[in-house]
Amino acid sequence: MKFPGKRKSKHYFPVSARDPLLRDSMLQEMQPESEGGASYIVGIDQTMVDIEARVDEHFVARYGLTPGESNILDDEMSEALYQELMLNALITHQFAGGTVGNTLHNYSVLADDRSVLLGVMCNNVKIGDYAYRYLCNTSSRVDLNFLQGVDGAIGRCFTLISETGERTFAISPGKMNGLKAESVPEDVIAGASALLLTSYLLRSKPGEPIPQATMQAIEYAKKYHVPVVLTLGTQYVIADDPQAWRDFLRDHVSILAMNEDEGFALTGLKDPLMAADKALEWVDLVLCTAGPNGLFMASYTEEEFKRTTQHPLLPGAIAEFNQYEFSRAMRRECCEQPLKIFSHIAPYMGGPEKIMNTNGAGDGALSALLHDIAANGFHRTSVPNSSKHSREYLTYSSLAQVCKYANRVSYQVLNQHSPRLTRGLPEREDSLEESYWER
Ligand SMILES: Nc1ncnc2c1ncn2[C@@H]1O[C@H](COP(=O)(O)OP(=O)(O)OP(=O)(O)O)[C@@H](O)[C@H]1O
Ligand SMILES: O=c1[nH]cnc2c1ncn2[C@@H]1O[C@H](CO)[C@@H](O)[C@H]1O
Repeated sequence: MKFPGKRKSKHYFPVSARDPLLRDSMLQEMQPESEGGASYIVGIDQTMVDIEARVDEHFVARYGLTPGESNILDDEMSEALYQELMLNALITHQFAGGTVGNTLHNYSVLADDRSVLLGVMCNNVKIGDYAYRYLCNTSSRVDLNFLQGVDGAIGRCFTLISETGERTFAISPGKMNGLKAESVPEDVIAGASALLLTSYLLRSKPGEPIPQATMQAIEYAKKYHVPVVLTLGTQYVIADDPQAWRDFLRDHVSILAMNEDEGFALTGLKDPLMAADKALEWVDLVLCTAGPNGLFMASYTEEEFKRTTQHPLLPGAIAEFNQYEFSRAMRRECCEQPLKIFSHIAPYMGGPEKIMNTNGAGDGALSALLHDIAANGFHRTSVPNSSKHSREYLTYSSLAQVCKYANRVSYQVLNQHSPRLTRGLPEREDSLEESYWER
């Protein structure tokens, strides 16, 4: 496990506040005793490849697709759409996709550590086909040993970019919803630092088993007190029935990731800070990305152990909302006196000079948050008597620090074409204070 943000160990084990039981040498050697004790993230996805194409303004309408939405196609439409893209040579890129697959891949690249992907894979993979491409474009640190075999194709996600830059997904599902509840391994969920899900998993045709597999995974996560993380798909998936999603969050989820449009669909509140605040009624920790306005985080901490920020206090619908952003996030139920904490950060360096592709920038931010959560699990197993674990925290770092890291990872994704990171963050930032953070 590399520590999040590639900060030097002193950032993670501050010299002045170091636990007296620890010595430098112990920190250097700190490794989990076995793979079984190691910290990892598990997630479920609809296995799919992204097929990206540039299309004219009428294309999306001609196929009856909702712009900006992730639309589901039937077989006939998929074939027609694919043929048109091929005939006119409109396809620009093809890479492994899926919102959870992307996030786990990015987590594994950042942490240089294991994650476990649950989903389907073709029993019969041929060199060059989509399944093969998916496997080739996934980090070797993502454990694919628990995938369930299916006879048929994985999903295809036509990512249609219009002349105005708007992105519309058109999904050809194949057998991507074929994951069965019995293919969800209880012990893998039990040992995880978090279970990652997406709202897309709950939309499928009647009779397809993936929603039951998802509910089975949630049941195991609850049994072993593993935090359930939900990333909202698109605003349209939520807008179909916002109340059902609020109930779902309240009953099953502790960490919510969304962008401001999804936040609006969920809460009816346009301001991402207010949407995040509202969502704390149902969950313990919220990550809300807001495109060029950066990102917000919201959570709870123990009133007695709140830490005051050293950053300027920020104005907003909640005055000076970032006052306690130097506190670490906790589940509300673990606090004797829960205090809400909020943080915000503007895009790293104001955003890249040229954005290659915004696809997956939010997933990138979430992978950074997951890295911080897994680092907490790693540290807890390695140094259980550290004062850092005298209370049950969700994150290793303060909310403000997680914001910085998440934001930095989003920037990296915006700077490249694929939503999947090709490498970790640059080594030069080993001490992040030297570059951006102190400015
Ligand atoms: N136009 C932009 N300029 C600067 N930074 C941006 C811009 N768009 C996105 N970002 C950065 O990327 C982060 C995530 O962006 P965004 O809110 O667009 O994610 P998203 O809509 O969830 O993306 P996806 O669903 O594709 O993963 C933002 O918090 C910000 O740091
Ligand atoms: O229905 C879906 N299920 C799972 N992932 C999806 C779906 N629609 C789009 N994406 C994925 O979302 C990523 C960007 O966040 C894209 O890479 C795309 O593969």
